[in-house]
Amino acid sequence: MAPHERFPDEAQPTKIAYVNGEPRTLHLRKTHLVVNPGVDEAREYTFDQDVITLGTLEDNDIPLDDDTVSREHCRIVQDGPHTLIIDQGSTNGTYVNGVQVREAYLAPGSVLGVGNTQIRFNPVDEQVPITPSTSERLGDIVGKSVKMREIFGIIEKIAPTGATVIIEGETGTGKEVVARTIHQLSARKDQPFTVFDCGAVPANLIESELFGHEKGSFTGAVMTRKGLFEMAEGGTIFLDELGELSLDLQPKLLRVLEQREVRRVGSNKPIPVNVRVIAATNRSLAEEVDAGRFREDLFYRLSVVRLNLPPLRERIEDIPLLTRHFLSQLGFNRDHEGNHKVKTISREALDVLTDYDWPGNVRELVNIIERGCSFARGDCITCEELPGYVTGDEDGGLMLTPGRRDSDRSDMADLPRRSELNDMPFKRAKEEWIASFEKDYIATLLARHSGNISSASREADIDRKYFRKLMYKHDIDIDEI
Ligand SMILES: Nc1ncnc2c1ncn2[C@@H]1O[C@H](COP(=O)(O)OP(=O)(O)OP(=O)(O)O)[C@@H](O)[C@H]1O
Repeated sequence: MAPHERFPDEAQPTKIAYVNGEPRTLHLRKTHLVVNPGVDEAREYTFDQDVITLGTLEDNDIPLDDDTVSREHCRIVQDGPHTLIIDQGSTNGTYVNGVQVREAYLAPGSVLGVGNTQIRFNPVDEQVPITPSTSERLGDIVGKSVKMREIFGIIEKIAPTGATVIIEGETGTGKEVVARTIHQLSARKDQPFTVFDCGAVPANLIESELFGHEKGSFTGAVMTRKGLFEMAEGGTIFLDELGELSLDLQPKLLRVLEQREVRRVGSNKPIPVNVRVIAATNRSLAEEVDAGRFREDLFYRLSVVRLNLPPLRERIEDIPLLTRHFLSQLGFNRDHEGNHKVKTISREALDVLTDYDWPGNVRELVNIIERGCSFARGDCITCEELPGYVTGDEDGGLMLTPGRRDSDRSDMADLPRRSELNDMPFKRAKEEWIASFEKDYIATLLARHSGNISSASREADIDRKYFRKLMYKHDIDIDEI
């Protein structure tokens, strides 16, 4: 058994069941609690979250109006396939079937004693069939391929639950747009959606960014500051590039997920937080666990629902729809009066786009459409406005960025020679050409901006995250620059 299979899949309470690689059923573990069963005014609750808090304070999930109950009396926690009750140092204690406990596993039908209040516990396993959605759009996501419509089907079901979600997929496949849509379709939609890129912040600052710090807790901490978890209260936090989170910070994130509280750097005081976590990674976290770079318990805790976004090359039928979506929705295709500059794309240009390999996925498609809009002479993008590395036309391939033409070649001394490329198979030549162009372009821009990634990516007019990814891909070390 691989280390990350400590909780085998069948035992996971909330999970997606696959048949022949296709998602078929969503199992949703819910907790059903009846407060004071057997009396007229019994109250019933059903929860789909991992932690349920009980006590007299109003912000508990089950607020209890009972003098014998403490303010934060106890909590019920999902522990893998099991459910655990944990007393929080209450004055009058927590009981399971009449026996006082500090921590105990619950069985279906267990009766909990919390002060004078009795609560009956019952887990419910709801099974919902997953069928591809009939819609070609969900929130901000568009797609007509079966794979994307299956993902829509899953999102529709899991978005309203509190379930933690992990989204896996190559760079630029739409992980953030999926996370944002899950948030929009949840009860948290009016609360903040906060994005944190674990790979973009220096390791020594991540803890204070996420959890906050007390004044004087480290050099430079001139005042007390809330972390993102506190600021995202009631909303969703999207942890991008989670695979980059260092091993020493992983237990701290686990604590937030298990106990729903944070401790600021320099303080021992726990601060309760109510935030849904959605994480994304373009590495396989299961492989990271096997390699010892990612904690198995955190992986398990996070992967309540795992979504795998397919690369664009595996869903080329989405390309025409995505292209039309970008032409109609994105700001780059509007003139100063707000009208669309380009109305359409030619059949031939669409054919070229569907034949291309898409290493940069949907983000690369966005960039190519944007470029097409700025070059288009009329109201239609034709093959002439597509970059040469996409059309396979080498002369066009020299004009890789708007305004940069063959005559600029002197800047590109490191690019492979045309004669060398001509001796290679087409696919390899194309890859070599793009790789050396990207490396040269990124390094040159970084040098011009003295290593400042934000201003270099602004000049390149590409996303900072994508810029950083290209640096990583080509091993460009900022210190050497
Ligand atoms: N299915 C989709 N429908 C509409 N827009 C999409 C879709 N997929 C991606 N996009 C757009 O493509 C761009 C890249 O998507 P996004 O940033 O969500 O990718 P990502 O997987 O999070 O990237 P990274 O791995 O770099 O963090 C964004 O402009 C996004 O709006």
